[in-house]
Amino acid sequence: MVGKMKKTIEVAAAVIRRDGRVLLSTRPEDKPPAGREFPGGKLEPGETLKQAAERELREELGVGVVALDELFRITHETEHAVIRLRFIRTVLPEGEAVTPLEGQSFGWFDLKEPMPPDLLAPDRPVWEFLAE
Ligand SMILES: Nc1nc2c([nH]c(=O)n2[C@@H]2O[C@H](COP(=O)(O)OP(=O)(O)OP(=O)(O)O)[C@@H](O)[C@H]2O)c(=O)[nH]1
Repeated sequence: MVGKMKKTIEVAAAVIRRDGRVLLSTRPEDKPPAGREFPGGKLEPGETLKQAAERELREELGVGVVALDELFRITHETEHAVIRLRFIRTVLPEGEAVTPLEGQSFGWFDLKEPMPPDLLAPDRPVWEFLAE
């Protein structure tokens, strides 16, 4: 519709690093776009960035994490919305078992290797930065 304001969606994306690797998950098949991403999701009303990251990781991967500080913000636009991605440095305590609960798969990706080809386009600058 011409002239209609797009809604802005805020998304918490957790950056979890361990031994030079970073945790990425695939998006559930029923939730396009397909691809690999930093685990997380949309902020709910009244929620802080940290609360959203911690809740999403509990829901998606069954883990208790501690979200720390915001590293980057990347805004990108789709046909319907402006998506503000907020990448937050997050700690996964030793011994927490990651269990995908929404049909995704996850993996630890070595930052010295080329970035995974299916990493979502808006996330690619974040990989570049982490790999430096
Ligand atoms: N979680 C996450 N979302 C990302 C990343 N990069 C990126 O472009 N996105 C986009 O941000 C949006 C996040 O929505 P989502 O579907 O994961 O959020 P959610 O779990 O709260 O979804 P729901 O409320 O539809 O169930 C999607 O459009 C997704 O494509 C990323 O690294 N992590």
